[in-house]
Amino acid sequence: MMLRQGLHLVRKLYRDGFKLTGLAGRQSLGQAQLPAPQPDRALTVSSWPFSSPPRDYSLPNESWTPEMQRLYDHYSALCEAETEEEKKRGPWRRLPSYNRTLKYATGGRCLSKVLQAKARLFTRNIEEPGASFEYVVFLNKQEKSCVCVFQAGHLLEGPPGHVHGGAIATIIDSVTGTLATYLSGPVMTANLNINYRSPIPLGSVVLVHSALEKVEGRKTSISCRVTSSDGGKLHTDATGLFVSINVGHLFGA
Ligand SMILES: CCCCCCCC/C=C\CCCCCCCC(=O)SCCNC(=O)CCNC(=O)[C@H](O)C(C)(C)COP(=O)(O)OP(=O)(O)OC[C@H]1O[C@@H](n2cnc3c(N)ncnc32)[C@H](O)[C@@H]1OP(=O)(O)O
Repeated sequence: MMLRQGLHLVRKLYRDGFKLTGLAGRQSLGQAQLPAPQPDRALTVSSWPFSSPPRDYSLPNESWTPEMQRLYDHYSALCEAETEEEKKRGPWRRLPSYNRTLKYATGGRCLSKVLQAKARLFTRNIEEPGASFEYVVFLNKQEKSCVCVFQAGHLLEGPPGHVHGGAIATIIDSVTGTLATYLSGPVMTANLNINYRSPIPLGSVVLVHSALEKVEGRKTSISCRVTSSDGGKLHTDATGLFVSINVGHLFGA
């Protein structure tokens, strides 16, 4: 029963273009496993499977530094118009971000209801603004790329005063995984290869640039570069391999 409900919700989200999960309309380049997306249809609030409306974590909050806000404003000004009256400004689109994905997609039928209710997206599971991952992703449909403005909070410390390598890997996996999902539909990370070139100071704002390299059958390859906010310093470069899955994979089907 739970499995059926879970699959139904996942399929509905993919069909409706992922508007509520931060993935704006699927344009599958890889193997089609689900019904064709309808990118212009937004999910209505009644489709949201939880009792309260979701909080969009990718909007500015009081913890954002002036640099974070400046970059947010910069890319927002280049975003597509959201209403018909608004003038089109550019090819970018801000992806909203929520701390829950799907009530039943948190690990399959082995999870208890208690665990399902408590499950939270790893990068959004600390409520204190600015404490861990503050980020916003902008997608460029034309270039099949995205940029993430990322402010690393004090709970992400690794070497004294600098960001933990696992936290850097997490944000890279999330950003490249989001781009791969947007381009190819449901995927999972099969391989992530990371070169740490220079340490990232805690509290600083960096840019995580991701771009499509190639799609080969079920495999989507994405490249990634983490730079200082002015682009002058390379902190990290990476490549990610994402394999298209049937969503039943997540439920042990
Ligand atoms: C559906 C998702 C929905 C989520 C909701 C989204 C909401 C969005 C909200 C917020 C965005 C946040 C975004 C976060 C993103 C995070 C993503 C993760 O961290 S995912 C967790 C870590 N990854 C795993 O746990 C995978 C574990 N591995 C597997 O499950 C399998 O190994 C899998 C699916 C990757 C592949 O298994 P096979 O059986 O389906 O396919 P085979 O035949 O093995 O491989 C297919 C092809 O890929 C190559 N391949 C597979 N693994 C490879 C590897 N490690 N290196 C190189 N090639 C590999 C193979 O050689 C094959 O290639 P040839 O077709 O023959 O050319």
